[in-house]
Amino acid sequence: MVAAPLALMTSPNTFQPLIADKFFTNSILSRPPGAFPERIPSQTFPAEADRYLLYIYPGCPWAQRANITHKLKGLQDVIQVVVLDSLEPGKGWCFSGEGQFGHRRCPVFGCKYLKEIYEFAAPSYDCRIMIPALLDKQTKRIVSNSSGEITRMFISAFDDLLPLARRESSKGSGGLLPAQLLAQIDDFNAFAYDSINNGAYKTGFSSCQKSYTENVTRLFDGLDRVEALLSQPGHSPYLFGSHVTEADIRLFPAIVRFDVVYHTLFKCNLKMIRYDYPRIHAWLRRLYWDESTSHAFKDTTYMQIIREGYTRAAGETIVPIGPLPDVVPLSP
Ligand SMILES: N[C@@H](CCC(=O)N[C@@H](CS)C(=O)NCC(=O)O)C(=O)O
Repeated sequence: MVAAPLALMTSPNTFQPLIADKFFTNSILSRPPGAFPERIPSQTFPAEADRYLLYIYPGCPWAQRANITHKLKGLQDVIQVVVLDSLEPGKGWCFSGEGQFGHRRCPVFGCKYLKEIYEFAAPSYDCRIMIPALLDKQTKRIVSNSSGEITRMFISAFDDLLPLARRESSKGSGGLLPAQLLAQIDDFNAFAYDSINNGAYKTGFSSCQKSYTENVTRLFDGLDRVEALLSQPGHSPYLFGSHVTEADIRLFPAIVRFDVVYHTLFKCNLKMIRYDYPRIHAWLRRLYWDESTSHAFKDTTYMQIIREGYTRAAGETIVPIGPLPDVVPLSP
């Protein structure tokens, strides 16, 4: 299970090889949709407790979406979270046994590398070995390695195993994915993925000036659009009104990283969230600090790991310490 402390230091060598592996660049180009078409619940993958494992890396924004939903829904006793803490050149995600999480091998299968797990759990999969990955211990198959799909499954697929109060069906229009908002949330998610979540990566790893300029412009247009949305009736304090929805969960990991790493290391530097986007900033701080979200957003934000991971991904060795604070308090 993932522990919650935020202030942590990983081994200084943990991410040394990132840039040599062209890790993030390739990830952007090869995020294959639909590699694992089956969902929970289904005949192959029924919703059962202690059957599924979620593999994450605490610095990864895509894994954070799944981790936030896992915590928000209170799935701790239903789905185990296993933390990979290192990336080795040519070998990919692995258990280093160092740092906060400290596994030397997968606590369930005894493997050192995630690719060993993919080899038996997805033998015909031929794309990059990615996290998050949701695995079925019983069939020893990967259910999905898409953060969007995993997040959506976590929202309701295991509800029969949860107390009534935590089920989507008990929440009506206050659920994470209310039926009447589904189409709007899908549209928002598609726009936000392209221009913001993945837009920051496309900006940071642009290989020429033209592509950088296009991507950074699109990214800030996207942020301007979110800022405007949050001023509309029915779109505050959260993106779709008075309750957190899937749209908030999916956007949050990009915004909480924005000032701290994307602004500096990905050259997303036309504006900063904390100074230039008052509504997005208020939205971010509320999600991060407000106790009504059981600290699901704060406790899954491992800022020191984030700073170190992106620094190495950008080919740098000195980890920037600002801006501080990582997230401005609700009442500064
Ligand atoms: N489509 C995936 C993308 C996930 C992704 O890009 N994960 C990165 C880590 S932040 C990864 O595992 N990259 C490994 C690689 O490309 O080799 C999702 O949204 O879940």
